[in-house]
Amino acid sequence: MKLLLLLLRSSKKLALLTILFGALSGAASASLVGIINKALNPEADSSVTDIALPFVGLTLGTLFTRMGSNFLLNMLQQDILLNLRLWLSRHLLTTPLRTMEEAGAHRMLTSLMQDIITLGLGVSAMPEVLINAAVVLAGLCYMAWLSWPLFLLILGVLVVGQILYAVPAGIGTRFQMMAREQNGILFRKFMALTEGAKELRLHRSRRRAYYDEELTTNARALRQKHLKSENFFAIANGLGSLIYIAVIGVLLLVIPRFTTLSHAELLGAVLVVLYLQQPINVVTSMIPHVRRSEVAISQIEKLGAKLTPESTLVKTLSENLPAQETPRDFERIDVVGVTHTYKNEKDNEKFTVGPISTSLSKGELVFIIGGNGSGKTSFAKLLTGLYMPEAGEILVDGKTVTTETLDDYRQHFSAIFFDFHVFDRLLGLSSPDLLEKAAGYLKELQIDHKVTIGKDGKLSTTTLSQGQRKRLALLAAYLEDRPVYLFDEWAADQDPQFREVFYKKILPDLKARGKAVVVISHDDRYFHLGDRILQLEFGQVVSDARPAEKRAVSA
Ligand SMILES: Nc1ncnc2c1ncn2[C@@H]1O[C@H](COP(=O)(O)OP(=O)(O)OP(=O)(O)O)[C@@H](O)[C@H]1O
Repeated sequence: MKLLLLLLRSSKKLALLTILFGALSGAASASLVGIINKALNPEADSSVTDIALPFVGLTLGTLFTRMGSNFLLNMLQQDILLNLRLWLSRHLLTTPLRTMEEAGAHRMLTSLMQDIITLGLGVSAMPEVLINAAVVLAGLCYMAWLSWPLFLLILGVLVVGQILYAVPAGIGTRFQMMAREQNGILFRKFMALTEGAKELRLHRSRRRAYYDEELTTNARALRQKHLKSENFFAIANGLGSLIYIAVIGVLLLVIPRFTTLSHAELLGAVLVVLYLQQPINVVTSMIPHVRRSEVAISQIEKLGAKLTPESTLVKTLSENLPAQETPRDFERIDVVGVTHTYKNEKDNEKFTVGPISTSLSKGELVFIIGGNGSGKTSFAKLLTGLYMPEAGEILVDGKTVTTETLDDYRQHFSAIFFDFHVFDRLLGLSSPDLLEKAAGYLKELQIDHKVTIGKDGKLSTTTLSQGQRKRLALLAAYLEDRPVYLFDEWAADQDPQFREVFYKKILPDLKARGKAVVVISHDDRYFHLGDRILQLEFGQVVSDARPAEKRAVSA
């Protein structure tokens, strides 16, 4: 039902046209039974042309309407898949970062990859389901025209058949839901196969334990659930078909003894039952695909509901944006009592960053320091607007950042987090001298011998060492030319020489250009270069001072 609604919702016109073609095909096909019945009936006085012409006409009619319905449904199917992929992509692009982190990458990837493919299979089963359902319907109409009592008998049998089918099929669907959940777990294990490739290769016992305890156990559990689901559907199909054999037996052996129905009526009924068996089998055998795709729709919907988009972000994907945004300027950003709490549902643990109050001025270089897990990155996410503060506020030149202006506020920042990503093309940048500037920066960052940039802004490669990739990320940040730069342990992967360049040349240059620069760092050799040092411990600011003042306090 969900699938049918989805078809109707995505394009009513196409869906109705498809159903119309399917129904015509069904009617033509059922009329063929009438012709065949007429031809088989010795009492009917019909000439060859009475039979042959309609027979050929109906055969061609069945062929073309079926093909038409299939063509339309193919188009509908591809439209639905396209829309779904884009819908899910839009959700993933516009959901708050924290929601995305909570939902988990594996769940999103399973939905993007698997659910949409499963849904596609269900949609592609729909033409057959619809056409064959139309054949069944038309066959029943013919039966009703032939003989009311026999029509009621066959209808009754169909209802019993459906009930016999529905009970095991319902159990099969439940196992399918469980299999889908299990598949998500297995997908996560597969992801660890690539993410933990080095650790798994270096340690033999770990590799063995991962294979036995994680992969094999979960893959077996998945097999078991799929098997149970398919077996219940097999039972459902078996019981469903059995009923037709039984009804033919009743029609041939029982009915003639107790009724005065004519030979032609009985022959017609047997023909209809035999003729309907195949389309009904097609419909029932397709139902697992349809059910599976309904499970996929539920999962996609569930994920979509979880990934509630930030309302202001949605329109940024459709409204016109300038090719190159004008750089924003500011004098001072004030952070007043902002907090963020991570809640770990499993063990009910909480970690709160803040309340933090501090400020950042144009042309200022601030180091954020503190032990591991003290909340530096979390604070950086609050500062850059990636996390909306749960309490407190951020002000730009005295103006409070609200949910409506949050995305505008983010456009002040170019940030390179420790888990940064480098896109293989310069995206969203279009100044006339972009390529020229990029080539200059590549040279300055000493990676011009490794990477070149094509006319379309495509980077020749991004498969570089971690330190080199960080330099590429810095190249993108340079080209963005935003008023605030944030570096999260950027220099940790640089060689000592380039680390020196970073702290003694790159940072002062940015500062001299009026940029505000925030650097999360453990390199205490360079802290004296900053204007201020903000120290965090356990999510709280323990000191916010000039380097000289800080040294005096430490001494
Ligand atoms: N995605 C997350 N989900 C749940 N808790 C998190 C998450 N990220 C961070 N935390 C919690 O917040 C705390 C601070 O993490 P954060 O990454 O901000 O620290 P950090 O100071 O940047 O650490 P490091 O120097 O190791 O990078 C962690 O100890 C952890 O309890």
